[in-house]
Amino acid sequence: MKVRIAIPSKGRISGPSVSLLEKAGIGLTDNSSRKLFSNTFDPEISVMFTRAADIPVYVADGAADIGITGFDLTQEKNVDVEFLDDLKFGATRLVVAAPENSDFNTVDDLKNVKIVATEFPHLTQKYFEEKNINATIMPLSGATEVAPLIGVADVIADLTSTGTTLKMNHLHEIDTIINSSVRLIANKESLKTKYEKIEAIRTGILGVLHAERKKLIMANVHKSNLDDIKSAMPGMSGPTVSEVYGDENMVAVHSVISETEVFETINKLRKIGAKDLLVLPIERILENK
Ligand SMILES: Nc1ncnc2c1ncn2[C@@H]1O[C@H](COP(=O)(O)OP(=O)(O)OP(=O)(O)O)[C@@H](O)[C@H]1O
Ligand SMILES: O=P(O)(O)OC[C@H]1O[C@H](OP(=O)(O)OP(=O)(O)O)[C@H](O)[C@@H]1O
Ligand SMILES: [Mg+2]
Repeated sequence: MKVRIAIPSKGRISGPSVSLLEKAGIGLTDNSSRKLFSNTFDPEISVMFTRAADIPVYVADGAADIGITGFDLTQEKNVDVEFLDDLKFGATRLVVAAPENSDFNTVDDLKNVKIVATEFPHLTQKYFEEKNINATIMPLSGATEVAPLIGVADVIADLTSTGTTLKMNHLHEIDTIINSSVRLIANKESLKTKYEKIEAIRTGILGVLHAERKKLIMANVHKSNLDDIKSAMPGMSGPTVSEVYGDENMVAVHSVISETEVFETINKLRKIGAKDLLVLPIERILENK
């Protein structure tokens, strides 16, 4: 049964989405920038490239079975989809921001807002309605930061992550409307009819996320040092020990450790007399069922 995945065709979450699929073993056979569809290494999985903002709607309608897009966009479109996993990239916040030297400094000041410019009219309307503020929403399709500067809006509701864009445009943050990161979403019906295939894709993707910031460390050590080695090597379930052919006094050990522990572990292993040390990247870690 064929599964179609919708991924962003451009913008900052497009590249990471393609690379996540590739690392999960679902490499694209045709990734030229103008293509709307691509097959993958798996004949039962195809990819559809669309605007990130349209992915929630395509997945809700079943035009795609699953999709990779921002949580913010799923909430803006207010769609009925299944949220499978937080893919831990594209972390951002939709915030209300005002010019630095304006009368809008605190959440309380927002009651005087007349016009809000935003690419997120639905979420912004909801936010102001919940606060009983009768503001007019001005929908824009980009560069909202300019609206207060040219006098067409009092405040804006826009995405921020590092805060650089707000600062550059002399705007300051007043409140957060919603926190977002990139999610794997699924069509509710597809999740029932294509459950196994969708689960297999999830397993591949989660394997990549688990492997992030992890390294495989390998070394040869003298058998008499094995106890010390065990305590020096934090592993998923302790180090794996195997025979070294041609030298019965030596054993090979390997273990998965966090990137942050590599430096310390190598130093400890060297002190214990470990030889032929290797630190290797890991592509995927698949959980035991
Ligand atoms: N500054 C940011 N930091 C982290 N994630 C962000 C940031 N800006 C946007 N995102 C995430 O990426 C999604 C898509 O935004 P992006 O600006 O890349 O695409 P877009 O605006 O649809 O593209 P374009 O306007 O170029 O067609 C957002 O909805 C949000 O989830
Ligand atoms: O807090 P910062 O790290 O500065 O990020 C915020 C900016 O990122 C997004 O735009 P993007 O860079 O995706 O460009 P776009 O306006 O073309 O969509 C968003 O619309 C902000 O303008
Ligand atoms: Mg953008």
